Formats: sequence, structure tokens, C-alpha cells
Amino acid sequence: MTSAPTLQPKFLPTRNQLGVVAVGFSGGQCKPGVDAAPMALIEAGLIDQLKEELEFNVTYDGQVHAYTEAIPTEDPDYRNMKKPRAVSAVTNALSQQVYEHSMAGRFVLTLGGDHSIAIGTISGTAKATRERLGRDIAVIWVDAHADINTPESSGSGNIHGMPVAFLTGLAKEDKEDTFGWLRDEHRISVKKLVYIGLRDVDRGEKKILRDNGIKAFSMHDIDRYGIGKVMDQALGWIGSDTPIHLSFDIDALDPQWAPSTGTAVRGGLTLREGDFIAECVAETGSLIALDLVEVNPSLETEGASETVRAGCSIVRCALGDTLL
Ligand SMILES: NC(=[NH2+])NCCC[C@H](N)C(=O)O
Ligand SMILES: [Mn+2]
Ligand SMILES: [Mn+2]
Repeated sequence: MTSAPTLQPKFLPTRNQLGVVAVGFSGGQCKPGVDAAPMALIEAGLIDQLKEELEFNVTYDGQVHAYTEAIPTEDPDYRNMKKPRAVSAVTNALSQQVYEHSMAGRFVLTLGGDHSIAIGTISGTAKATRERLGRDIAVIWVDAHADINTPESSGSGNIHGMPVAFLTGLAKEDKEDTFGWLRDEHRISVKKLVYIGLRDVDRGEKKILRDNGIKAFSMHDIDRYGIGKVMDQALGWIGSDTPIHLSFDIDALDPQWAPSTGTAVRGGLTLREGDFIAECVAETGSLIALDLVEVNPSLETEGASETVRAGCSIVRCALGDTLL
């Protein structure tokens, strides 16, 4: 696999400019260790592979950001959310970093971190793509979970279960230090959101999906139609003329392939199905950003390197490595 991807991206000025942001943040949920994922992915050779084998011109500041300077000492629960001000501050800072890469016309790869960081990444690309191209982005959310709880519908209070609610405006908050910084230009439409891989959706979330007519392909749909037809339908829903942000939670994969993650759910995607999803999105030429989140090397440690390897594989596939 030495050849660079052949497709000219539709919404980027060049095909090989890549911005990488490493986010060592775990405050959107309660289990420590997910903050170590970016280093584990990088030490497994991910960035070197992107440079050398995929011939990307990589802009990376060489840091795993923890944003410690932005994290407040006082952070009481608020509207049932745990660590609201920390998650807000981190995602706000991340949003600006992602925005800058995206404005410069780079594909943005963000290595998480828990899934709350998508509040930062997607808001950043949504705003940049509006300014740079005058267009709205679509989001493909690959996950066992819908992560669309509002603070009120959430049973856990963990913000990694809420990013989609904040990004779509289904959840809003005026306080500047608690996601009040999210404005219309940061938000996405529920009509341009597609889920793949769902199998552990809370009751309140099911109602939100139904009430808003959100397109979702569960594991049931994948079993019934096969991943090929599901991808045709998912990409058909978005249309061929829309920039795409892919947010990939490693727990979409079955724990057999990715055991080291905070909220593992059995009955998930095979590694090959995960790679296939990433390849299909790459093939559109419309992909402008990718998040890889929820790898936690300190859980199920005997499977940690396997989980990291799966994460690297998804990223390479999304960047066109396996396309001929
Ligand atoms: N990004 C994730 N792994 N999210 C899991 C969310 C689990 C559950 N739905 C919650 O709201 O807490
Ligand atoms: Mn998940
Ligand atoms: Mn998730």
C-alpha cells in the first residue's frame, strides 16, 4: 500500500494537506485513560504512515492538548451535566483549532479523547465551511450510541452522551462558559446527520430521533440489508454535493475488534465493516474531517494494542489508503 489516494477532493483546494489535532481529554465521561489514546495512536505509527505511505503534508503542532490552562477549578454539576465548564472550555478551544485548519483548506483529523470533543471539532468545521465555501456540512456519526441526549434526558450526566444535542441545537444554554459560545454558525441541521452502527440508544434518545426525523442505520439495518446497501442509502441521503465530517466512535466496532473503550456494547461492526464505512466515505471525495474517539488503552489492556490498531486502520481507510 504505497500509492497515495487518487481522488481529488471536492471541497478542499488540494488533496494532500492534513491538519492533525491530538486531544487528550477524558472529562466527558468518568473513566480515566481515554486521554492517552492520541499518544498510543501516534506511537503506533499513525502520523508517520500518513506522511510516508499516504504522502500527506501534515500540519501538527506535536502536542497532545489537555487544555489544562482552560479548565476551571470550580466545576459543579449543572442541569444534570458533569464537568460542564471543563467540557465547554476544552471544546471551545478545540473548535478554534479545528476552524483554523479547515479555513486553511486542510483535511482535519482529530484524535480523541472521549466523544464530547466532537462539540469542538464539528462546530469548527461547520463554521469554517460556511465561511470558506458558503455551505452547510453533513455529519456521519458511526457509533453504538446516538450521543444525542439533552442534559435533561441523560441518565448518566456524562457529556460524551450529549454532543449531538448541542451541535444540532436540540440542547441550548445561554451561559457563555457552559456551551453558550456555540452560535448558529457552529451548528448542524438534524436533516444532514446520519447515524451508522447504533445498538444502545436510550429511550429518550429514541424519541428525539423519531421526533426530528433523523436518519439512522442500526445494527439491525446492517444485518438486514448488508453494509453495502446501508452505505449507499446513507450517502444517498446526504447527496453528492455536500462536505462531510465523519465522527467515528471506536465502540461502533464489536468489542472483539475494539475491546478497550469506555462503553463497549456487544453485537457491533466487524473491523472490515468499519473500514468499509470509512472507505465509502473517502470514495465520495467529499470528506473534509474525521474524528477518531473513545479508544481507552487502560481498559481491557490485553486488547489495547488491537484496539489502537483498529483505530489506525479506520483513519487510513478514511484517508483513502485502501482505495485503488
Ligand atoms: N460517546 C459514548 N461512548 N457515549 C456513550 C453514551 C452512553 C449513554 N447513552 C449516556 O448518555 O451516557
Ligand atoms: Mn459510543
Ligand atoms: Mn460516541
